[in-house]
Amino acid sequence: MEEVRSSTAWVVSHSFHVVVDSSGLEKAVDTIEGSVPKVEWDFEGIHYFDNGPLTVQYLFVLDALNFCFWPDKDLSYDNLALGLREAIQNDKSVLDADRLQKYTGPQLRELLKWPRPLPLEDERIRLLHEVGKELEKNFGGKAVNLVSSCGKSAVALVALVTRHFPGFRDHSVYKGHQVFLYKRAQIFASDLWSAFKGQSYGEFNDIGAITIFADYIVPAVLRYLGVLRYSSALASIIDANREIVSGSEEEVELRACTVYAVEKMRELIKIKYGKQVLSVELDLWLWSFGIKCPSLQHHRTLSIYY
Ligand SMILES: Nc1nc2c(c(CN[C@H]3C=C[C@H](O)[C@@H]3O)cn2[C@@H]2O[C@H](COP(=O)(O)O)[C@@H](O)[C@H]2O)c(=O)[nH]1
Repeated sequence: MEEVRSSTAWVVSHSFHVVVDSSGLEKAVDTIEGSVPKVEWDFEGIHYFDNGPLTVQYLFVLDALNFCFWPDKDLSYDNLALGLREAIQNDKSVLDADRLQKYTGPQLRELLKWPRPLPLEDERIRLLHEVGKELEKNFGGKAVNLVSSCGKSAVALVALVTRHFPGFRDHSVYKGHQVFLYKRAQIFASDLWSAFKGQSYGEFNDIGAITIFADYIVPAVLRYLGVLRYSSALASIIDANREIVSGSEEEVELRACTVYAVEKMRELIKIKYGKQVLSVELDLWLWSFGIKCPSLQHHRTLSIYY
């Protein structure tokens, strides 16, 4: 994920609205004494898992739709994970590639037992169709074939996913420079690694290469911890729940500074405490902390990427 690291570092060095506070960062690392509090994947008990290929199909579809829950205050990621789990439990063929290509908005709602239109529902449908079509065309309809062809490399998996599925190409242009974030592609690799406990379809020799997943929860946690500081203009937009346009400098800075800050945390933990930690572990700790604090204000951007 070299392109994610280098392009986000470039944003940090040109950032205006968001600053990575090195003393805040050091304090956060010292508070945990370099040991990332362990959080179990699926601590919520909401995901489908059968230790086989259907779990891979489930996680791929889940991460294809893993974005933008906030416009509906009652909707969260849990509804998606649980809704898809129940749908599979009722009908094992519900995520077959041919069926993915045919869902309509109302059918997806029915599948998730969601009583009203989902945020960005037309985009969710478009992405489901894209996943079904491309899986069928190049991977025999199965996400598991995507994973098997990656030689136990998470980096290769992210590259393959982003090459074949345009909806996963999470990048922006910032001050003329292309910035890569790849949140949903990386979270798919991480979900596999965590769910299968680094074995079978989750065995990746380079899981340490994955960066944090720049969503809207983790930046809010880093701000709360004093790791990120915002300009007063940006702080007032976020605190007033005003929308930030996708691709704006503010949005790219929020996401890029988040990736960079967590990479710096990793480095500092190594230097001060001699421990090698993964961004995936830091992510789960920070994210789970964030969703347990609903009072944390997060930025609001309509986006298919997170
Ligand atoms: N950085 C990061 N962001 C993550 C996740 C996850 C779920 N990961 C699962 C994997 C194992 C665990 O047991 C988790 O269940 C979702 N999100 C993002 O959060 C936002 C949803 O927030 P709210 O509207 O409050 O539900 C939205 O942008 C969504 O894309 C993560 O792990 N890391």
